[in-house]
Amino acid sequence: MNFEVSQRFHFDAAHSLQREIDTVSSARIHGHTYHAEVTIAGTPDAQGMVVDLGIVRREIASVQQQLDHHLLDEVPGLGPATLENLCRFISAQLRPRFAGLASVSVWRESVGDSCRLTIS
Ligand SMILES: Nc1nc2c(c(=O)[nH]1)N=C([C@H](O)[C@H](O)COP(=O)(O)OP(=O)(O)OP(=O)(O)O)CN2
Ligand SMILES: [Zn+2]
Repeated sequence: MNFEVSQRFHFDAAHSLQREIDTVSSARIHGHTYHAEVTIAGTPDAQGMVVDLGIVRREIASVQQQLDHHLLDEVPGLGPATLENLCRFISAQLRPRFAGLASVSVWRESVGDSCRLTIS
């Protein structure tokens, strides 16, 4: 049987963005609270776990530290601080640790937008 387990976390960060619309306000440095969810798929082991979510939380903490209270424009390897690039950045950090990483989602409640990267 295939199961999916998920862990959510959040981070507060600043960014600027070059866009074709809302150019002035987007280009100005401003902040958001970002929410993220990491999903790992698999079959439960003898302990009944796809993966121990405590281990997932430990690995997430190291990604979170690279983003929380940072200016995302300056985070190495992120690129333009879009939801898409945040999903890619988080998945690139976690994929080597979790072979069953199935998806990474990032969203902003205040804006009502979201992005989900599914990993095959
Ligand atoms: N495909 C994408 N499109 C857009 C993204 C994105 O990440 N991927 N991001 C943005 C903007 O960052 C987003 O709309 C937020 O707008 P922003 O100007 O940063 O903030 P607001 O003033 O709209 O929201 P508040 O949080 O209420 O200040 C656009 N497109
Ligand atoms: Zn923004």
